[in-house]
Amino acid sequence: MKNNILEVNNLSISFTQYSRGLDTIRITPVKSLNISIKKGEILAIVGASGSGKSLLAHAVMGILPINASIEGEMYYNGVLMDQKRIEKLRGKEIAFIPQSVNYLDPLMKVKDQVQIGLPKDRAKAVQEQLFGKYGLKKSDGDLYPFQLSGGMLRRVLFATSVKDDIKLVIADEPTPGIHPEALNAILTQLRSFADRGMAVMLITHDIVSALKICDYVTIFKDGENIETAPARAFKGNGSELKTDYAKNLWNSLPQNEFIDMEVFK
Ligand SMILES: Nc1ncnc2c1ncn2[C@@H]1O[C@H](COP(=O)(O)OP(=O)(O)OP(=O)(O)O)[C@@H](O)[C@H]1O
Repeated sequence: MKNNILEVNNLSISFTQYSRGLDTIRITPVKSLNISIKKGEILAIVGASGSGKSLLAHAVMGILPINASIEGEMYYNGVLMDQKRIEKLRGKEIAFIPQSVNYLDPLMKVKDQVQIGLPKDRAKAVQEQLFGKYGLKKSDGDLYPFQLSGGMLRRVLFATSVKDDIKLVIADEPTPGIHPEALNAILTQLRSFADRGMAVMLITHDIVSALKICDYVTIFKDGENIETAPARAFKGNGSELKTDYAKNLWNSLPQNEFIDMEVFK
């Protein structure tokens, strides 16, 4: 518990569904999940589609649908989280970078999107970050989201989500199918969040990229986390890995991809 920004203990998520009008059925896609992330750490969460990665993120953000029920405990900075507390922290100390870039307002200029919710004196500084840290050109600020490329949109999404007071960043699949230059900008940005002391939960199918920046990897299978290992366990000879799933994953990795890793970490 000590030093953990986020700790999730025995989290289960169930949904009640109606079948053929009257019968109710209950499904539990997340079962007894346990994860923790410390200040300055990146935890990569990997696992097949449907293994419960996004549901975990949504539970931490308090944005599960109304037919969901949860069991277990989530602690933020050592204090138990309930819906009321989550809502206070959401967007202020806990940032969520969603999978889809469609959450940006298509009819608002990029430079205006990044300052939503900020006082005037802070807005300018945050705009400057977009053109500094995130590497967009000044002229890009006058564009609307639908005029930007996929990689640029991702960077705007980061800038709108992660403001200075954030302590926990949850990024849900932030690098799908983007150009290597934009990919590197996003990986570098995620690493710099951690280096500035934030805790980062990185949900991804791109384990090769995640291993360039993360500290730990946890593997989800059928709603459970079956193994958590330090990133180095996937980069060496694989002997530290315990489950067949992790060993198979290690086996599938192109080990020569990690040569440039020091660029990031
Ligand atoms: N509102 C809901 N009602 C019922 N089942 C749901 C609901 N939301 C998600 N699920 C189910 O929970 C399971 C886990 O979904 P989740 O989105 O967490 O998967 P994931 O690991 O993030 O997958 P992907 O990598 O494809 O994004 C899936 O089988 C999904 O169908």
